Amino acid sequence: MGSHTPSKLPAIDFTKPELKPGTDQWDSVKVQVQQALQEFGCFQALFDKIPLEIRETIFSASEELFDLPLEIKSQNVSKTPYHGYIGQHPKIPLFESINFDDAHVLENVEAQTRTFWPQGNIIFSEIIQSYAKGIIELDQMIKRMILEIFQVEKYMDEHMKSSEYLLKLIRYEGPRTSEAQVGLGAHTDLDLVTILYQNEVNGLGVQSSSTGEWIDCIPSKDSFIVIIGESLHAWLNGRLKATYHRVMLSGDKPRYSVGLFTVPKAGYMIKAPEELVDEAHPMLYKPFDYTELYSMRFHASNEGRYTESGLKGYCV
Ligand SMILES: O=C(O)CCC(=O)C(=O)O
Ligand SMILES: [Fe+2]
Repeated sequence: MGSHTPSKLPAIDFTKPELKPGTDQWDSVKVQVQQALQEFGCFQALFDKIPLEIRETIFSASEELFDLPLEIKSQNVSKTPYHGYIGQHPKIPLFESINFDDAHVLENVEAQTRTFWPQGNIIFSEIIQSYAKGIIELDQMIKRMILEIFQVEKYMDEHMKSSEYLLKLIRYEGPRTSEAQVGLGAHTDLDLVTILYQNEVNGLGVQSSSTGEWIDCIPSKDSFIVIIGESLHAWLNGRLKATYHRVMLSGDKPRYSVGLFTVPKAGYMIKAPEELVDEAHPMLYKPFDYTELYSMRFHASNEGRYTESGLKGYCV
């Protein structure tokens, strides 16, 4: 008695073939998105446009990549903080990741792939590109729905033109403990929207934006976890909160996940549109360039001045 049933993230069906703006189906899914974002700040999206074969092989491709010797992986450096290979960090020892910029363009993936396999690896590149292409379709539907919810859909084209896509492959080593260990500490993402997909090893938790309760995500092969980032929170002038999330792991199996991060292009100033600013809703954040803020947050975190919300530290 009195026991509390843990909440489950709502699962919203994006698989209907006729899911097009202006249709009844679209409006009904949009209402579910609105409710889920108000209550949890997050939801699972059921989506079948990425062939199951690609969804399965993305994890074996990821395994092939992370199994390469460390000397090869660490050659994949980038001038952009957090891009390229990340691993062996003392604060997150189980975590490794590799980012692919604009991975829906095959030539980009192939060029980056050659830093790992000098002769190229076309099968790997095609899996990454095909996954990225499909998941971007889901991202764009979700973004359009969110803009419609706040009646600012006239900015959709501007959003599309000013955004780029980062595909991040992630591996967490199994900690070989029965007690959960931190894979990635609680944080918000700085981007606009993140869409996560994982292998069968669970561990992702999200914090409900209305109650603060931590909810374990138990997605299926057909579901993707949708998370709101701080840039969208700022652009919407606080109408949606950025979702806190973390990864806790136990057991010995590695957890593989893949995240699509939509990020504003360098030089694009994130500024809430006038429709969302009034006396009752004064502008919460000074306009900012995502890339600048991102690198400030990165350097601050290296100097130990990391604040959980980069925006609160720099843009108020
Ligand atoms: O591995 C996951 O599911 C979460 C990854 C994540 O939160 C991140 O890379 O920002
Ligand atoms: Fe994250």
